Amino acid sequence: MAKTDQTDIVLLTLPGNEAQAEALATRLNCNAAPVLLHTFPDGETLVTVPEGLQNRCVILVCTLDHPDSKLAPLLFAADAARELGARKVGLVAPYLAYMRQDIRFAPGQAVSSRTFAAVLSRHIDFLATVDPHLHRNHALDPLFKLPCAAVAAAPAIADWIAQAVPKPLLIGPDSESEQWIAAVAKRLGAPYLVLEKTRRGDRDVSVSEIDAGAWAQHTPVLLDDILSTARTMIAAVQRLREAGLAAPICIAVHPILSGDALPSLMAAGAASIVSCNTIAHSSNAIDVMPLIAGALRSLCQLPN
Ligand SMILES: O=P(O)(O)OC[C@H]1O[C@H](OP(=O)(O)OP(=O)(O)O)[C@H](O)[C@@H]1O
Repeated sequence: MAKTDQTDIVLLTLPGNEAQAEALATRLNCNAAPVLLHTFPDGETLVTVPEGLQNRCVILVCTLDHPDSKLAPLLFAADAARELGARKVGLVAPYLAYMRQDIRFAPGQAVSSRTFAAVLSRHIDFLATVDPHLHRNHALDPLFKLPCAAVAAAPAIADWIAQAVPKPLLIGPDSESEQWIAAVAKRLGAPYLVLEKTRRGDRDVSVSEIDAGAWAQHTPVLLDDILSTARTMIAAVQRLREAGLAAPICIAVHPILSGDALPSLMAAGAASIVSCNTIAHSSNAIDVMPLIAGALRSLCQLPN
């Protein structure tokens, strides 16, 4: 199969993803152009993609927090690009939505992750994302019927901690977080603890107690994939403070930070809140775009 020429790629940027798309364009030595959206008085969206897509490998850049309003324009853009001659249409969604609704937790519920993945799979040829929440599915492959790259943010997080945090103690708020905590701790050569979480509702979360024991001289670093209401992180911060540990640095891969999450987490006793730039937010301090660019090089068969 012929290798892809780097200039053959064009990034199409959905609104709100400009910084990420520019960073990727620089890394991939290609152009990024905006997808224009116009909302009609009836609430429908008109999507306009740029000219010159014939025989190009088009990569849409659209993180998928608050996904319901983003999905229709994204699908319209993907189909428009293909109809206007794109040879391939891929998607970079640094945050991939709906992965938490991966089973029917109660009778009658939709298994949204399955439908969401099936819909996207019908419109795109490949997908790159960062640490998708695969608690029970474990991999993207069975969900998405296309080539996928699930980039691990752990190396970037570990590198940030190494230069910013003296004597870190990594703490994960639930068993699901152990995969990220262990990877970051290993790269740092740092100790880690994993708590047990009980979720009773959207904003009703508790975590197990901590035995502060040997850790009084360490800087606690709480790390989780998603920070949405922050109730998980808040419960963990409270346990740390009860145990007499220092105020923790809270790190999230995906800073959704709904509603009052940010001030509530600070009020609970976080020392600071730091995130990866999978979703544009003032807490972004850890750049995962180089890792995504690397994944795109593989997916698009570009030379390193
Ligand atoms: O900021 P919050 O609103 O607390 O949401 C974030 C938490 O939710 C997710 O896990 P979840 O509780 O959905 O559990 P799961 O791993 O069983 O899907 C995620 O891994 C975080 O721990």
